[in-house]
Amino acid sequence: MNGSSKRRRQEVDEEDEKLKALLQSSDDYVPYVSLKHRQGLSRNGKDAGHEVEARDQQERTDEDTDNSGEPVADGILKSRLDLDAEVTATKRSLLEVTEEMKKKREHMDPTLLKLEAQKQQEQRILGEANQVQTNALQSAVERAQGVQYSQSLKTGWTPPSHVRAMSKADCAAFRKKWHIICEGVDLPPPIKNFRDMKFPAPIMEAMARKGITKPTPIQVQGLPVLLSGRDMVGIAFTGSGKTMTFGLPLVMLALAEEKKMPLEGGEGPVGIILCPSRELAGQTFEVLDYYCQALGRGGFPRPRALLCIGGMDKRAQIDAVQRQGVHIVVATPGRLRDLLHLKKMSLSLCRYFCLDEADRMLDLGFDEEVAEIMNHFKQQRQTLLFSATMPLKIQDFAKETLVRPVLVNVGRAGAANLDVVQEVELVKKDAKIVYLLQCLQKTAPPVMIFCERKSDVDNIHEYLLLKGVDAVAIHGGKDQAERDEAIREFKGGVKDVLVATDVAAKGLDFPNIEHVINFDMPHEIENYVHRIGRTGRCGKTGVATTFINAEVEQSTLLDLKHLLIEAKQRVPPVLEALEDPDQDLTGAIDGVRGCAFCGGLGHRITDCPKIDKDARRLGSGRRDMLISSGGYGGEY
Ligand SMILES: Nc1ncnc2c1ncn2[C@@H]1O[C@H](COP(=O)(O)OP(=O)(O)OP(=O)(O)O)[C@@H](O)[C@H]1O
Repeated sequence: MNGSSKRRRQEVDEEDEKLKALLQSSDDYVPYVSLKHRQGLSRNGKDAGHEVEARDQQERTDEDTDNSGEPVADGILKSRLDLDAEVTATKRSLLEVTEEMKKKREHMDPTLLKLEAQKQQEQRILGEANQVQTNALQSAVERAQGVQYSQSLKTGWTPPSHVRAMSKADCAAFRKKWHIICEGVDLPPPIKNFRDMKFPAPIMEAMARKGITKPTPIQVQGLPVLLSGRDMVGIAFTGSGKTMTFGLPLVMLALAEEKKMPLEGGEGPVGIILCPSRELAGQTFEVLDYYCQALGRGGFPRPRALLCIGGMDKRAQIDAVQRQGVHIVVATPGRLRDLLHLKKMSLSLCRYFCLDEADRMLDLGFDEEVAEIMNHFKQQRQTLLFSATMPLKIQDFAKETLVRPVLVNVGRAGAANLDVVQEVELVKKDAKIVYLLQCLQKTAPPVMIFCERKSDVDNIHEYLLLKGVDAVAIHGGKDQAERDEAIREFKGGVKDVLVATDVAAKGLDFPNIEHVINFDMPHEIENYVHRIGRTGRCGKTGVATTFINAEVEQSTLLDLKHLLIEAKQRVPPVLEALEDPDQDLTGAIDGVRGCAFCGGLGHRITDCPKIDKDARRLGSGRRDMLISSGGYGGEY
């Protein structure tokens, strides 16, 4: 356990002791009521009221901090404040009120008291964390003018009449059958086939050519929501078809705009998709461009899509906009922000804004870049957040910021894909590289190997080449041409093994990966979920092997253990034997399982290592943190 986790644990224990002491001592304890306070109560006048408030304020400040300057148990603080409030409200003596409260507490189970204290502490931490959360999804003008949109955007799309005729109960039953959780007001109905979603024939044919004939659950509900113009938070496991869910409605919007009034040079985009890595942006661009081309070939106006990422020729990107205008921009935040600053692109027509891997995009480091992009919006837009992992703090933030948002959730946010067999092996640090060769024999290629450090990627790559393995490698330190070539060769089946940092963990869709090897366990469990999600995609199965040893932090191992249990995977003895300090708190408290901040199931927010890390980063200044996180203006 790290230093601040210990401190929090100590706080919870101290809190319990103080609570017990308070309950035990109140038999013979007659609380002191100051003369001023009594006069204040008896006079009941305005000035006296102020005095009481001032005294309360002083007590609150005193009680808020213990000797270490740290906040103490909110539970105790609350009970004292409640006490004062009760005395003031009911005009009963302090002794009477204390007696009554004591009686109530005596009947409470100690576990419940602990849970109550935990709940209050969690709410406080989450509240503080949310204050640091950015205003990344509003423009500065909207914030300054207090602009609040109350209506969703209109698109002109409606479901066919037999779908509209479905009752709310029919829709609910349907969602239940498909394991779709859907929250929000006026929920659009789920639609079980692409035909009823009214996609034009060339798009249907293009999908069929890729073997896409029936929508996946996130598409069944997500596509009608987005085609209706609604803001949405989309959560579904890795490889479940999220790209088409947010991509196709944008192609349809682009088509509608082009039909209404063709774009001219310098105009557009009408929609943006932001991605955390250049490789993911490239892949998403290819998917959208494929459907745009299909429309063109099928006799429809062809929407124009542009890939806008760092490491590519900026001039060519500017020319594409200036020449004919572009409908769709798929971008990493750094390059898009540059073009907007240079006034080479404008968001005055843009009304569709999607963050893919949204939790990552709203994380420290990216959030400021996203916020800068938002400042260029001139009008309301449809906002979409998509990811397989979406901690509660982001969901809460989205609910507050988006306009009449619909949350579509398939499986628990942050759950591992059940089509992946997860194997965890204890491998000593020095034995890892040799064992890696053996591990590669587990399945046929293609195989992906993930490491935290770029230097490890380089070392493993070199070692595998020496051993005659056809391997390529990517990380943020390689130039774009090398990165592109590695991806092309691996995707095309020319190379058997790709060694990578987390730059390749999120969203990349390589066909038929058989095996993912985690040479080390990532610090954040979300990254583990994304890494192993490169296999077992869209109904296929795969294997993931993860090396662990004494170097891995206990809270990360506990998260892993609970993730394995949830996915009904074998838990190795070394994880089984782990002492679980939060065992009695790992169930849901107020409906929240695990950590509300990072989504890990093995700890509560009170022990979250990511909060500590973020706090340290904020302490050292956001700019420093951005620079040390690797350049590229925020992208990997
Ligand atoms: N309805 C469908 N039927 C069959 N295959 C599909 C369908 N929808 C998408 N696919 C395919 O499934 C694969 C995974 O889709 P996609 O990359 O969109 O997953 P994802 O949910 O975005 O995953 P990740 O969380 O890793 O980003 C792609 O190859 C895609 O073409």
